[in-house]
Amino acid sequence: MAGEILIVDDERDIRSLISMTLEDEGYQSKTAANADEARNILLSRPPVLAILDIWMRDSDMDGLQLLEWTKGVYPDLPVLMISGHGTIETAVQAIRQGAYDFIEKPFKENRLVLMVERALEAARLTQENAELRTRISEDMAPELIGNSQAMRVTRQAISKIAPTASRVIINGPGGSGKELAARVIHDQSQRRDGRFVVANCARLAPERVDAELFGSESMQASRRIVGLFEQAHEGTLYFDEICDLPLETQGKIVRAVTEQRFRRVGGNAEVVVDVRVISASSRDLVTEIQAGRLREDLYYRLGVVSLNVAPVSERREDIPLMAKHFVKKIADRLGVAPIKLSDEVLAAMQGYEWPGNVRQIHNTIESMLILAPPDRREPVGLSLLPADIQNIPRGSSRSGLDEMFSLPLRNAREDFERVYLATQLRRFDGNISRMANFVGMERSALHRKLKALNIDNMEAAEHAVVAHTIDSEKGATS
Ligand SMILES: Nc1ncnc2c1ncn2[C@@H]1O[C@H](COP(=O)(O)OP(=O)(O)OP(=O)(O)O)[C@@H](O)[C@H]1O
Repeated sequence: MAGEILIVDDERDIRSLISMTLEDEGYQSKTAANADEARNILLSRPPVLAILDIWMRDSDMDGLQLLEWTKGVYPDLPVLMISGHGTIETAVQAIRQGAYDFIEKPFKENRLVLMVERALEAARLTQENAELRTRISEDMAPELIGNSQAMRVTRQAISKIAPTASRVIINGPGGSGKELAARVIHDQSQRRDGRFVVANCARLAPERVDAELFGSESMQASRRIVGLFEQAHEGTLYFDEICDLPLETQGKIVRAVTEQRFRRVGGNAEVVVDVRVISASSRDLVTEIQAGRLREDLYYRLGVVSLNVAPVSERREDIPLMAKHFVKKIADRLGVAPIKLSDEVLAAMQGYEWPGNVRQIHNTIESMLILAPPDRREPVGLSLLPADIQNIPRGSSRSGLDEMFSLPLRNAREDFERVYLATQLRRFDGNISRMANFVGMERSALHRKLKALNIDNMEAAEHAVVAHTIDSEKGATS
């Protein structure tokens, strides 16, 4: 298995007996004769398990103190204590302090192996549970929903990038799915059994950012921090909004990423890690470099491969798929009955701009699920949508109607048809066959109609909808 077992005992014979027994079973081990040596090893690379003798000569800490120190630095590291004759009570005390179990000297080799296996299995389950809880609470099943051309291109790129060890920079507006894309990359890589650790650069306080990333060493256990780089060992570290990091820290990351080693704040020992870095930004990175907010060398180190995630407004046809996906997923999480989304609601959602992208769709669906009436057999109507999303298609707005009433039928009909068809053209992303199907016209007749109304391309359709919106808003305020 990956990782080492640390054996701390002042008796050389016991150290080598344990070490040989474990190595015969396929484990790797490291040994220390006293607490000082043990701390150095623990700080240079966390082991997967520590076995500590309770009584140690020539050591500045006994086993119990070393246990307390170790748990302060690595709270989740499983620890087995070795108790000698007359130290059983102390061993029981050790379990209260967080040791997994203890073994009494002299011990049988197979009993030791059994305990090691159990301790490692328990630690693995604890970690898995914690990760499962995080996933559920963060609502982050690593699956990118959508069938648009843009989403297909993103998914294809991910399937090529994921199995490589390359560092990736993901660019896209806020809420468009950059973190989800990074999770999918991690999930499809050989590191999937390692952790996916998020460094939220905008939220790291500048005075603590180095300690948070690289960890800190202090004689006071309570002030030690295991850094995010170390937490992501054998996994993936995701930098959200990389340009928000102080420039000095960016410089340290260049080295850590290139050499896969660094020093903790206040420490001298080099820590060696194996971490894949994926970074993300919602800003234009070239502009950020020119403005001096992103180091060019960091950009080239991190951006070996770039991946773009398109805004929702460029892949409107994904909206119904995503909306339906969120209905199911969020209803399950909230423990409420799902709702059915009417065609009207889906059309309004497809006509809206979604400045907050997928996150906004997610939140809109969550609010609809909470506000919908208890009887959910019928599809929900427009009234459940926030007002600004309901306003599209705009032809139905009151001021728009008032304006149409002031026109002769022929002009009013033409106005309505133009806005209606332009909205549908945007909704179906210019796909005439699907649009014809929906509006109930022959494909060729629809073509002729669009041409006659001067909206036979996306740009003209966009223009017609925007012009109408402005007219309606003027009407509403006059
Ligand atoms: N294609 C998609 N399919 C399903 N869910 C998605 C998709 N894209 C994004 N989401 C969901 O939308 C929400 C926002 O996505 P995410 O956090 O990945 O966006 P982001 O671009 O990293 O945002 P920010 O820039 O604000 O950090 C999450 O709940 C995510 O699971």
